[in-house]
Amino acid sequence: MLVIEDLQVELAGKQILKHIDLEIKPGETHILFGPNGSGKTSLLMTIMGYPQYKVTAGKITFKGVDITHMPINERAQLGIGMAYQRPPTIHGLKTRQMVKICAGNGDDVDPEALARQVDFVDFLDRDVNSGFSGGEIKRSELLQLLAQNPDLMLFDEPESGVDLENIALVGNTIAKLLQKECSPTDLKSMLQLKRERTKMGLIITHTGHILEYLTADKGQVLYNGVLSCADNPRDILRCISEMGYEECVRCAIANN
Ligand SMILES: Nc1ncnc2c1ncn2[C@@H]1O[C@H](COP(=O)(O)OP(=O)(O)OP(=O)(O)O)[C@@H](O)[C@H]1O
Repeated sequence: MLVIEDLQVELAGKQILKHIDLEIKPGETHILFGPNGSGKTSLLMTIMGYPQYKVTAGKITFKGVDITHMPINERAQLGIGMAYQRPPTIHGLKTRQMVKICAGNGDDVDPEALARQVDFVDFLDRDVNSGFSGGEIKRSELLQLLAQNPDLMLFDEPESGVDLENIALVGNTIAKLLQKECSPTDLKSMLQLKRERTKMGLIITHTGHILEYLTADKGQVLYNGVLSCADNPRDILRCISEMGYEECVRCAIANN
């Protein structure tokens, strides 16, 4: 479980996150909406542990461990992974090597088999993100998460820049990573499948396209660094589309 309590964060001397409380239980997927510059990426980067995001108050706990000041590599080892909005190009490191690093057990992983899942075999021998298109970067990020297989996955706008054909690939891969793709069988009910899920997800989206591929448990709006308006993500999306962010965070949904 991820628990964030009264978190305050500064970036370059400016307060960007204010009194954030958030709890993601095993098996849950949460959706994060919010206008440009409201602090969504900052929240994910803080959970991942980037030191430029300075925690000035509050606490982050994951699997019962206080990770508030834990370095990134230790958070990754504990089971947190992230698909970035704009990951850097890494010259001199092949995607194939990166997959092995993410898997943490170099020789056991089969990069081809994982890459096939996101139609990325042809990119394995290219430097990480070197000349990749926007959509290719998203698939590269998913490949790394498939290799790492973390327990908590943070996705920063996974559908942005992805074409209409690849959006299904991206959506279905995220659903699979989050154990959401299973359909009920004679042996297992929907409720049983839900109970057995352990993976946690936090997904930033502007369009909500990802909701066509997986069921999310909760949506929230981050506005001016403040989290508000926890509700069904589809209702939040409808509210934002019809009335805009400002009205939405006045909790129009709750009042209707
Ligand atoms: N290095 C930096 N120095 C100063 N301010 C920064 C820096 N990086 C980000 N910011 C500011 O922090 C604020 C929050 O940015 P963040 O990227 O978290 O927003 P976001 O909600 O993810 O936006 P978007 O939807 O556009 O991706 C913005 O006002 C941004 O300009």
